[in-house]
Amino acid sequence: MSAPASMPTQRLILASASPRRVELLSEAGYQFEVRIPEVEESHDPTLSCEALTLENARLKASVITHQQPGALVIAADTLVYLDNIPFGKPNDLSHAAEMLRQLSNRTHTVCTGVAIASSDGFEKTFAVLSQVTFKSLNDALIADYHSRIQPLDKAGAYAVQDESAMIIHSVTGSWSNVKGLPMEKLMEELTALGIESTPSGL
Ligand SMILES: Cc1cn([C@H]2C[C@H](O)[C@@H](COP(=O)(O)OP(=O)(O)OP(=O)(O)O)O2)c(=O)[nH]c1=O
Repeated sequence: MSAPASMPTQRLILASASPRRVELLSEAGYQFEVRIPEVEESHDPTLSCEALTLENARLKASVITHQQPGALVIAADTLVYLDNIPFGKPNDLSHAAEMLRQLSNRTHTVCTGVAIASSDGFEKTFAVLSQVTFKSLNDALIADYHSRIQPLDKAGAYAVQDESAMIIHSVTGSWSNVKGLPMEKLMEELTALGIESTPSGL
């Protein structure tokens, strides 16, 4: 089957400093390079979670598409939303503890916006929402949890992938979306673009 004229080249770049995103894409079996986009992320609270995370994902992708003509670039942005208020990465450990106090015993939304783009003007964007319900957390448990994970580089000051039984009651929707990349939808979009993964062991 011949590729459509608009189909971008298959050199794949993940525009991200997030080790979680590298891990997810790599575990899914993709061959890719990593470039770190230096951007000032928007925190505009008037935007919807989809609009804000997509704006940031597009910004991250565009920095790298300009530096890497011809490559297909994936970028993403993850935010935690409680009562429509965005929680990004905490400023310090006391801010991190305060975030978990607010998330305690509640269900919040995790929104990841993804941009797939290339320098020829190709762009595909989508946002995926997951729901996470927290257990009831007291200050001692929050301190114990934060001593076991690194909360400062994670939206909402927690990690679904680390020690999650301590704090999380349930996740509804995509689990990988909470960790930073909605792999189910991303793989569907990459397949549509002719980018295939090679699962390990094959
Ligand atoms: C909610 C949650 C977020 N995170 C992480 C994923 C992202 O790395 C981070 C959200 O910040 P982002 O700004 O989306 O990503 P980043 O700055 O780490 O990396 P880059 O912008 O270069 O791609 O929070 C987890 O690792 N586990 C979780 O459970």
